[in-house]
Amino acid sequence: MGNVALKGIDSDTKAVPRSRAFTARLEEFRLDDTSKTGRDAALPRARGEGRHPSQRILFATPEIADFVKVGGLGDVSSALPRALAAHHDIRILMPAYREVRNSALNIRRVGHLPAHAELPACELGEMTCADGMVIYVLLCPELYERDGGPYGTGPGGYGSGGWEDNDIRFARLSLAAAQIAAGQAGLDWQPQLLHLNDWTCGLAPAYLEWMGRQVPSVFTIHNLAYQGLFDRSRCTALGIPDSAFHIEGVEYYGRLSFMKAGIVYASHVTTVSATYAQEITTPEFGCGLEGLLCCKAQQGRLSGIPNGIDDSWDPRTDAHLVQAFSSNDWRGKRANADYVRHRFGLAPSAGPLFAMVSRMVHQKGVDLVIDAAPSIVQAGGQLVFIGSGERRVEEQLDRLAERYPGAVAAYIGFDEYEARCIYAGSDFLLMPSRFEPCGLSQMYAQRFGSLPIAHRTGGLADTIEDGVTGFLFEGANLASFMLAIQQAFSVYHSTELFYAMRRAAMTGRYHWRQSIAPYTQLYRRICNEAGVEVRQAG
Ligand SMILES: Nc1ncnc2c1ncn2[C@@H]1O[C@H](COP(=O)(O)OP(=O)(O)O[C@H]2O[C@H](CO)[C@@H](O)[C@H](O)[C@H]2O)[C@@H](O)[C@H]1O
Repeated sequence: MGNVALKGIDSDTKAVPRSRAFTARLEEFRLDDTSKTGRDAALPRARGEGRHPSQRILFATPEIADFVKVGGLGDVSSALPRALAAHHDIRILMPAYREVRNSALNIRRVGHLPAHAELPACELGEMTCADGMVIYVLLCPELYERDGGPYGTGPGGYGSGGWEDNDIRFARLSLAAAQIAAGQAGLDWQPQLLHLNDWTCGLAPAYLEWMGRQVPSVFTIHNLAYQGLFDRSRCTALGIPDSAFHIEGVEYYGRLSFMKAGIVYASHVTTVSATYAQEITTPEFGCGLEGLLCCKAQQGRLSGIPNGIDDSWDPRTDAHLVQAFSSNDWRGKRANADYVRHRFGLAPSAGPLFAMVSRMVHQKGVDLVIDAAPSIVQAGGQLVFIGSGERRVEEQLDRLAERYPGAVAAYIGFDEYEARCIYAGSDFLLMPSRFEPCGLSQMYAQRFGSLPIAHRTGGLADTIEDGVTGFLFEGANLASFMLAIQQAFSVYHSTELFYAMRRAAMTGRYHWRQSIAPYTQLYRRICNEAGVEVRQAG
């Protein structure tokens, strides 16, 4: 275990970043000014941006935080369609998992989706949320009503421990999107455009192609590392023609790739930050698909549109918190810190509280945090982890907490309430991700006045201002990470600077409203290219 000493942390302020730009930028936040911290004050309101073309869009997703959330995609699927609904007739499609069936919302049967190959026929239900958002749900109990997560029984669900029939389950979801778009579901509503998310929806544009139907589609990559790879022998069961199993189709190194299908057959590919859109065209981040993604980029068919966060993430009003707070008054933040220390068995302390709220997987660099922990503790810091993921990592976290009672706490599990209190109560959020398509945690942390310490990659590079709203370090290795942690300690002990950074972080403009215009322009462009008539919204 690398234990890099943090020498002279208390007195050494040399490590505090003090470039001219940094000083000038932070000067704005030295004294509190509530007009700056009023969130999104300068952002146009959703309906105030003028006239937008309005399209009928079906947004297909495997998870939505209203019912089931494994990670960031659940948040995006809940918030993005709602932000877009002010301008488009957008509806959501997802499987009717047990959590959906058990929800208080009434499900009306509105359509029927025919079988195809070994994909069973199923009913289509419609639910209307309290805010009017319409969600179509795939009613197929044998595929979706199970004890366990949407992707499997394994913690975190994405990777190992996936359901054995995930090929059928998510081919069924993809086919449903295609059938609805093709007008084969018996609905009185037909989308003009599909917006598809991750490998679980990747076959949708391919099915449309094989049906001979031209419906424009956007395929959004939230994480290229999870590709939905299956044995080629499964093609027949999934109704994939032999003629599509080649290098320019669904074939990926001899296997069937749902992710590749989405990239190949969709009209346009997006990912969730500008930096990640560029990174995935390189061998280091492209997961073997960099050649294809490079071609897409050259054709102008790959772009990065950053995620945002929704209005529920406001420390002044969030009912999950022990006490509300704003950048005017840190008492509420301290009350949340006291709660977190008490709740997770940490000792009272005047030192900084570091947090990690994450799926505990290799991507997130949790091993680096585990290696850094002894030095953080030695320097007077405390650490709280909340997350679940790879069993081996969970066990390491438990051992770490046992080794440093009162200084390190690990909560293995998923709990939205505690996660929000941890963002609110912590001083720093650790996010040394090896890659990060966008990342929402660092945006939530900033909004709640917890400064992220993050690897300069993907969306982290795009949403953290180094030395102003957080700390960025180059290269996902322990030495660089420790230097950033050292800077954080120095800033923590320089109270005025620390509060100025907190205020700067809390003003970050990461609202979904920022994403409406780029998505709208993209939808309009691909509809125009496909000859789909778009009406002007009133
Ligand atoms: N134990 C726990 N209890 C409660 N809440 C927990 C939790 N562990 C994590 N969370 C929550 O899960 C979400 C994680 O979202 P991220 O976007 O940061 O990462 P994720 O890798 O899941 O998403 C992927 O998709 C999103 C969406 O596009 C991209 O931002 C990201 O880069 C990509 O890896 C946050 O809402 C966080 O608060």
